[in-house]
Amino acid sequence: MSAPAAAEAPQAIFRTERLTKIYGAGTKAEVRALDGVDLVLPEAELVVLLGPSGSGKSTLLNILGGLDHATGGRAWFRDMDLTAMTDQKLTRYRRDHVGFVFQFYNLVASLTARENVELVTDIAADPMPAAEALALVGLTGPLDHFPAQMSGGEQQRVAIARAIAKRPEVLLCDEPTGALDSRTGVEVLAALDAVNDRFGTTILVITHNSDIRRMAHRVIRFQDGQVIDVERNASRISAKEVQW
Ligand SMILES: Nc1ncnc2c1ncn2[C@@H]1O[C@H](COP(=O)(O)OP(=O)(O)OP(=O)(O)O)[C@@H](O)[C@H]1O
Repeated sequence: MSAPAAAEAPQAIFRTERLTKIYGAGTKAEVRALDGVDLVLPEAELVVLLGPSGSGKSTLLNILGGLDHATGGRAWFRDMDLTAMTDQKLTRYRRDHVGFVFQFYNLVASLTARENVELVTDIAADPMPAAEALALVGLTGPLDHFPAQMSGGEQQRVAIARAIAKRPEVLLCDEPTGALDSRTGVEVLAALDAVNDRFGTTILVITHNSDIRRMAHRVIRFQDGQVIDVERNASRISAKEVQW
């Protein structure tokens, strides 16, 4: 009997080998922000990264997103070795493949919701219309409102719409609900879930709300710059069931 077809196994979108980031190497102030991380992340999953403050979550996200360089080990996006890339190539990688969502939405205050998304759709190769990206995150009404006229949850959903409008393969989210109350936080999580479900976008979410782990396909726990546990959820809850 032949072996199961390899094509049926989900492809790894990210892979790391002994990935290391040391700040102040050789000095008294040396910090091992990442200390030999080995990971394989299949595509199309919603992945939650948990761990105490300072355990290395943002450092990993920044290296996978091409915002920062490792000091040792390797990291791949598909077959692209991120750790071997020049800054110029990393910029291109980010532009072509990655969307970012941060805790503070980083919207342009003088532009409307629609215009904030159009900033990206104007320069992307195959963007979705701004209104479509905004509808996907549940924003159909206030497209011509300015950030100051929107709730925190609405602003964060505009930031997600902006990140997904260029149809990235991965969406990297650092504390996307960190500044939100439970009601608006749920709306943001539902938007992320919808993007994962609709487009199969791989989504990595750093959070300090550990209940969000129950929404994830996969949960990665960090401590002291190391991955101490990777767990795949047998079943998942919806965004509105998350406890705050
Ligand atoms: N630019 C820097 N220079 C020196 N040390 C840094 C720098 N950036 C991060 N660190 C250190 O690296 C370690 C990992 O930081 P990182 O931000 O990745 O942790 P984290 O798990 O994301 O924390 P948090 O949950 O608080 O955001 C911490 O000890 C942090 O102080």
